[in-house]
Amino acid sequence: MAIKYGRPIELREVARPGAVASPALDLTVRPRRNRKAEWARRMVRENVLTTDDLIWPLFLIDGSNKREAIASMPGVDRLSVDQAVREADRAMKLTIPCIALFPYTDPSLRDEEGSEATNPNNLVCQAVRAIKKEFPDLGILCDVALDPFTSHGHDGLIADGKILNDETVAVLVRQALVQAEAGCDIIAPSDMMDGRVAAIREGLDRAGLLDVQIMAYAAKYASAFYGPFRDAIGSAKTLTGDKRTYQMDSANTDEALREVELDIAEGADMVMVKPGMPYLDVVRRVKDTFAMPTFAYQVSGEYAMIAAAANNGWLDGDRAMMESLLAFKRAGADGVLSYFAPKAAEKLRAQ
Ligand SMILES: NCc1[nH]cc(CCC(=O)O)c1CC(=O)O
Ligand SMILES: [Mg+2]
Repeated sequence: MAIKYGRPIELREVARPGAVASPALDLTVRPRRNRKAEWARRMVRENVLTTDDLIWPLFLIDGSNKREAIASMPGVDRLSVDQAVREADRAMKLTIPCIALFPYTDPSLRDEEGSEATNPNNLVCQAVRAIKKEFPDLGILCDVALDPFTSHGHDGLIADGKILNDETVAVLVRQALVQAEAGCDIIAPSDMMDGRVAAIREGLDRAGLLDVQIMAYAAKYASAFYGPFRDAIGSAKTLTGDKRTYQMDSANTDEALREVELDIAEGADMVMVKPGMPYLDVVRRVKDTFAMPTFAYQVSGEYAMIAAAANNGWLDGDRAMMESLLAFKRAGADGVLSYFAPKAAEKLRAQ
């Protein structure tokens, strides 16, 4: 007789009405009972995704009444400021708490130093002012890094082919200040320079911007999944080399904990892991270790994979989208930056 969990499995003949006579297993525990109907599944559901969990990244472009498709991100457009204001309206109606802004910078405005980053009237600052004027209650997050503005596409200043950490941090502080002065609520340094969180916090505090939050891209990996984003902001063609001297090695997770610990000590209010889906183990470790508000970025390449497969009819795009977003909640994330945000919010509100 077969033995399972230390007790014999007895086979019984049970006549079930309408069923083919067959031996029933003598099981005390049948996990499927809790999955027998939708109401029962709802009762035992451990994680839920709500619109509060979503941060919606938008791409900006100069001009007016302009929407420009991004080939590698089907369904995502670059938006002129007036169009971004319309999307902000949509975010409000969908009860998405926060949007994130990323500029496409014309090559003529890019230089070695990324000077446009600190122009108080750059595209990002214009968009922040326009959106805040119409929708003061919508959260706005701004990325801090030089890559949308440098001719070489790197996040920092370079000399002799090397990234200058400390000199870069000084520029990032000025970039954060122009964004915060324009009305940005959350400063999100994505550059991975050492010491930038402390320097930005000090700069903000000194300027009296005590309530401006910092969400640190604390564990950000050198990833192939950023490809479509670099198309979107126009730095794919110009990027020389890779970012492996500042972004993390994808083989590491202990190092992620050390990076996160430093950013918290330096004053980060929230921390982020990026990319998302391939790094859910890191999200879980960070959440369990620090119990901080922890976010994940479902990056452009993750979006592109799902969108491309769906457009080919290879998977059910809506279901894959919702499943991928819920996975972040299961891993312990408090929220997720995702290009699916408006679509997912529409689905959540229709339920
Ligand atoms: N430092 C800029 C930045 N901020 C967010 C992303 C990627 C986002 C995405 O792929 O969706 C990047 C790209 C990079 O580091 O090269
Ligand atoms: Mg760091």
